[in-house]
Amino acid sequence: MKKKIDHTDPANKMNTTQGNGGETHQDAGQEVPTLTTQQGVAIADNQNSLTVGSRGPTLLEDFVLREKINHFDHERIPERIVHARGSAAHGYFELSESLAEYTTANILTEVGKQTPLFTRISTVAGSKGSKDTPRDVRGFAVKFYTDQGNWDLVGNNMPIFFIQDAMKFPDLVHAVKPEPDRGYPQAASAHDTFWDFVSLSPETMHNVIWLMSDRALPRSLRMIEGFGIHSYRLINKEGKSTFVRFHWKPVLGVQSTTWDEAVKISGADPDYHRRDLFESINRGDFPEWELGVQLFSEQEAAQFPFDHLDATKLIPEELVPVKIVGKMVLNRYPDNFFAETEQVAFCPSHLPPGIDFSNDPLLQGRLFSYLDTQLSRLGSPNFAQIPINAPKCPFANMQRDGHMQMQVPKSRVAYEPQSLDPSMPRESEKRGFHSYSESLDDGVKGRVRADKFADHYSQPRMFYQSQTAPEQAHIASAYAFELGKVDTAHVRTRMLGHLRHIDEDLAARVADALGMELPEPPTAAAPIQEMPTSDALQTIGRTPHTLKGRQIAILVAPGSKRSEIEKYQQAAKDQGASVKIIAPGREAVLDDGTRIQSDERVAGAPSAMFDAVVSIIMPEQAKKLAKDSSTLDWFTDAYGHCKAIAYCGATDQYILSKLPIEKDAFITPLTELDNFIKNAKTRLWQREPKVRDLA
Ligand code: HEM
Repeated sequence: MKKKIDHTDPANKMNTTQGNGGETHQDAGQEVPTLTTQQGVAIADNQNSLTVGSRGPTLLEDFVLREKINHFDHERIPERIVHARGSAAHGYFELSESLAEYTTANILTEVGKQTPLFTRISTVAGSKGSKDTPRDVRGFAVKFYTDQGNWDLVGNNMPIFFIQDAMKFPDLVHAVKPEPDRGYPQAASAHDTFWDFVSLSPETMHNVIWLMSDRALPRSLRMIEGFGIHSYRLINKEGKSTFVRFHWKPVLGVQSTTWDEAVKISGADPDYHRRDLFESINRGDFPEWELGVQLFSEQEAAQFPFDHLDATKLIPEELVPVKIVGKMVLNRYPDNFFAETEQVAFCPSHLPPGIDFSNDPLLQGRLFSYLDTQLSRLGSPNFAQIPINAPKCPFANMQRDGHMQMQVPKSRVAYEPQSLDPSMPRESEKRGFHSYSESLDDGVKGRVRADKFADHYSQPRMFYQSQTAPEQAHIASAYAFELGKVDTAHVRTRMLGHLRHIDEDLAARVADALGMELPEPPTAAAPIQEMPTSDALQTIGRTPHTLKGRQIAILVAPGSKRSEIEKYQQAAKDQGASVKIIAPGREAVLDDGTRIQSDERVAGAPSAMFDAVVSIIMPEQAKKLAKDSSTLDWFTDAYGHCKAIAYCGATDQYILSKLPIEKDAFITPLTELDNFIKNAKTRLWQREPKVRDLA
């Protein structure tokens, strides 16, 4: 017997009834689509299986139940072997400067043309269900649906890689993933096997120091750089080749969290970056990057003090400037996470005519790996037909059949050359992809690395010496944290030896923090060069002073002044910031009797999640909140993380004055709105030595 439910919940627009067991039934009626099986048969009851009597056994005949459970049982597919956790968005690329002199790829020659794309940004080591804010490299993969076929630029947020040869990739990944006997740690490099491998592989030193830097702790996915890393070739009409390295420059600048923030955020909101991407796109704050290219000839490359085919080397912008040629805008979040973000399959071997590979041995190995892994991840060679992977330009070939074939090819012909069906596709000498005709006559077959790859310390040294003082402190502290998690003494000692080659002061700081002696450095395979420092490698030094893209939290409580809240909300929004209202509960009645909905409860939204904080509360509430440890942490952490704080009298009297907070120029009363807005555009790094004992 079904009883009618009568209340105003929007769910009850459907004809809602209650079944015998109290279960809710919603009927499609006229307005709502009808639920069906995969075969299109309408389902009468989606709550109960078919049984003999109300308490008897279930019948095998119940095809609705069997189909539903069967599909569910197979919902999961293997996660990516690396870069399993990622978020993505649709968007477009628009060219502003033609590279016609260098390439025939239309996407790089037709100024003003918008090419649709899909970009996925990922962590590397963690599983799909891990967190967004581990210390890790971020993958930065872009699929351009060009009118000459798909181009996948599969890069990272660091311009170099850990290893020089694809042969070492499985070892690197096995070393960083959870240790196989114990199954931990998840999404972390701070363990023995990672440091054992890297300390025995000096080629990793450059990427490792980037991993220890603030670059590995992005504030937002909208605030990371992207790099294609390897040298590629651009090929022009005459068949001439120019080497190119691709760069993505975020319009919001590069911004990072501190390690302490990253740790706290990962507990409070493991989806911090994914949520930020989703919310920013939904409010129309579209993430944007400029595309830059470093162009150089074979002859110029021969003069570099390193080998550009070595993926552990960056090309300093001071040596080859980055030329901006267009921009990417991400303006649509995927409709379905699985169908798009999970099923997208990037591959560095997807290139349109006019772009070609270099002989970088890491790149060459990647060209095999991606299609191979995707075959097992997506289960069929037809994964290129999944909508997110299929080109948006016409495509046709003689590939047939296989699991999950979605196309219904017509014609008796599935081969070529043929003379039976003129409608079938043929090759095109003119429009087709031509590999660069490189002369390789003098090669001797063998497993050998180029001598010029042997210099493993000059660039990490350049990187460290290019950083600002707070960044150097963060790097030293990160090494100390990570090596502090390594139980095997000889691994820690070996690493300290490498650090001496990078920078003696860095090595001494880390050794001191670990309470260890400095060992003799290992023998360097090539002389260490003093390279000029490069400001482009900094993060803090280049962080823009702006509120654009940042987020301000306003703490309110019952009785808070609406006029003050709105003043701060408006001022922040005028500067391009977003605002979240934080309160003890999810709703509160303000001084004017109106009710405000908060975005988060203070207990669930530590101040680490925001760029600056404001507190507008009345004395009675301040007294109550002063007894709540999450509220006290909220203020102590905002101070400890060098952020701007705007406070009301009650906050000052009952909370701030009770905490170990030394008032400085970044802590201002509510009356100083303009000062707060100015302060919130940056961080007071000068405060850091007072609040954190960095290595
Ligand atoms: C410059 C060096 C490298 C960069 C920048 C890089 C970047 C990436 C990125 C961004 C992804 C995630 C793509 C996505 O979002 O779906 C990825 C996945 C992957 N990478 Fe790499 N990678 C590098 C080196 C390598 C090497 C040397 C290998 C193997 C020899 C490799 C094998 C893989 C595999 C198997 C996946 C999973 C692909 C999938 O399941 O779709 N990568 N890589």
